Amino acid sequence: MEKLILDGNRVADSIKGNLIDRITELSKKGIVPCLATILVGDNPSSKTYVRMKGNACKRLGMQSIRIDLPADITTDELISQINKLNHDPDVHGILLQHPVPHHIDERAAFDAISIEKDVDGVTTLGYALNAFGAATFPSCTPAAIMAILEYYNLQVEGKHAVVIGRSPILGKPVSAMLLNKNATVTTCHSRTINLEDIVRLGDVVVAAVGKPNFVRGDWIKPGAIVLDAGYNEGNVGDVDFNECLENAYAITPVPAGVGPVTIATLLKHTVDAAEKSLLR
Ligand SMILES: Nc1nc(=O)c2c([nH]1)NC[C@@H]1CN(c3ccc(C(=O)N[C@@H](CCC(=O)O)C(=O)O)cc3)C=[N+]21
Repeated sequence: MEKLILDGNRVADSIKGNLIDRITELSKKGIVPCLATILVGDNPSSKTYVRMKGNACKRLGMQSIRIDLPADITTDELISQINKLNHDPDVHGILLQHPVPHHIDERAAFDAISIEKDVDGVTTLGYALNAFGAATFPSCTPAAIMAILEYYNLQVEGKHAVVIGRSPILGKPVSAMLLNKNATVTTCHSRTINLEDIVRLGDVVVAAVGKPNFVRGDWIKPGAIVLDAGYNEGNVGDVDFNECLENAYAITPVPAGVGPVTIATLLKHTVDAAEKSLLR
């Protein structure tokens, strides 16, 4: 059987291509979709990701506001910044870059983002609505994974999907989204006993652990679909691509897999939010 290397840039281009006319229509009504990104501290890779998000906005003729806050800011100060953006009518989406420094209550900060502007799908309410299959903004990386499956017409219904990782903006929501598409879902994590043997049962494998090249070739069931949501230092995924390519039917590379689709999804959600703001 022919192998499929899932091209994230192609999927991202198709998502972004659909946005151009919508952005033009909005501009006729005097609206420029605007994403505000908040970075706390100066983690170099976080800086890179935030810059990429801002640049992606610019390229499509969208607005972006970047807010850089010192690493020693308090949770309350961060929340008051978020509240300002909540009340700014020119801001349609708010992204607080994860992770924030340890002394900050990240959950409280995420939950300060108003649901209308939660284009990154990080709030407790957004997570819950998404888990119930409601029309809300899901977190961008899980949505990107689903968009790749859809673009390539890869069905998950009835299949066993094994998700490695249970983080609130990746493993948990993608597990719920796969379940909503009628997959049979197993969510593995750091306490899972015999993780490799469980991955071997996966018709679909989603890696979201944050450990470089963690998933090995002999863990992959022949014919499986492998999605690598890892973003480790040096642009290395969670999946050993060359090894896993052997058994996989379809697989995302890193870079140029899930990453660019995540950013395209964020832009799409911001345009969606700008359109919805007109209806209020
Ligand atoms: N609140 C929040 N939301 C996020 O969505 C979020 C976050 N925090 N924290 C960090 C992770 C990481 N992340 C990436 C997005 C795109 C690429 C990406 O496009 N990478 C390129 C390569 C990057 C490069 O060229 O340097 C690629 O895979 O082809 C990577 C990583 C979003 N994240």
